[in-house]
Amino acid sequence: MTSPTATPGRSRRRHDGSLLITGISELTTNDPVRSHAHREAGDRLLGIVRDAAVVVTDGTIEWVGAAAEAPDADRVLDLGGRAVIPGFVDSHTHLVFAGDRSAEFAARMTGTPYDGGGIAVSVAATRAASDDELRALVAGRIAEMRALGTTTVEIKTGYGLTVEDELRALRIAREFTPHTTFLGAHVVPPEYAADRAGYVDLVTGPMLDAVVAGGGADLAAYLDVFCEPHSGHAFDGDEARAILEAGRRAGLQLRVHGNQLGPGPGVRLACELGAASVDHCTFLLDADVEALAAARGTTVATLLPGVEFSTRSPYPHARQLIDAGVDVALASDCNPGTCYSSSMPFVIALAVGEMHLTPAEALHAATAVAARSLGLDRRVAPGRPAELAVIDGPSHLHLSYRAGMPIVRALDLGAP
Ligand SMILES: N=CN[C@@H](CCC(=O)O)C(=O)O
Ligand SMILES: [Zn+2]
Repeated sequence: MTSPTATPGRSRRRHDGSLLITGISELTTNDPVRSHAHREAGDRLLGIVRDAAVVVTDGTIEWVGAAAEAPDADRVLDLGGRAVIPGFVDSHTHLVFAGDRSAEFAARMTGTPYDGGGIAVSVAATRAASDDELRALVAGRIAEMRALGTTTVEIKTGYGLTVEDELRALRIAREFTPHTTFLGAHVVPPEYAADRAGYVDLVTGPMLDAVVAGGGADLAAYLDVFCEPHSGHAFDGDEARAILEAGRRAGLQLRVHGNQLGPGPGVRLACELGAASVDHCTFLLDADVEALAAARGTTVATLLPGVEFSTRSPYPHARQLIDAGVDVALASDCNPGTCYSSSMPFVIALAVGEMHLTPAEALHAATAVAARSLGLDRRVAPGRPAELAVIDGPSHLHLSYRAGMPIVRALDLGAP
């Protein structure tokens, strides 16, 4: 591996702003058309091309193949033997929040269980923050994510929980991503503690109406609910069904926080209602796994192992899910309570080390499958957006092999 260098193309026959990225030791394309070249399952899954090159013009991939066969381009970026992967798709985050809950984390590490009660602390801090403060916090978090290879992010609300504060969070989130999710049904806020039904009415009525009137799918592509078996801070199966059905009637697609704190109705409800994703899946019964397997192609099971790490909880049975044919994605769940880390390399290292995914399965889950849960196609192929990340190492194995090292970053394809 040598230092990456950018130089003008040798013959400079083209003047179309094209960029030839070469010196790629291993390219993960996620493209099945590249799979037939491989006997090894991981290489097949990832559509690996070795000694590869990519030509990009105006942010779109134009050509992918062996470096020896690459066409000429305006400029050349020689990565000196590094691996290139599709940028990570972080399909579950709660980036719009203010305040600090590190003391709650410390208490958990000495035995206090997580029950969602701390969400009210973040709600109070977020309501008290100005728009500019929240905007700056989100911008800083997005910059941290890009620095670790994430190029696509979903952002949920859920720390406003009034009509105005939820709309504000959605508008701020929308400045950073089109993949926004309305999570007014995160918890019942303190002012409604004695009137749960009143809060469900607010979410399914005036709050949802305001979201739709404020821009519909342009403001929120999805509606999400934190569903747990007993109505503590979160929403039980009946409440969650009412909220999800209202969201669906309003034209939003669905996502669900399900089976995080114990076995419960969230996973089966998500599958029944055709949600795009059900996230956490920490405590599953066989019937949940069967429902997820039957919902393959519609409902993705998004695992968030940073949460199990940060809450000292058991890890989900990812191997059982994959072996049952379930679509499994990985995401960070970056939030102030259960996982204040947006590091997808960390998530991948946990998935490999603690949940027994192969490195290839973990990378595929953090790119191709997470993308699918957002209705996106994360192949490195002609015509696709050039959302790439580069690893300071010769292969994707280094993501988990060199856990904790800052070796992956989003590839900035701006003009030199
Ligand atoms: N479980 C629900 N929501 C978040 C945690 C929110 C918080 O504790 O602030 C999650 O995905 O884990
Ligand atoms: Zn979450």
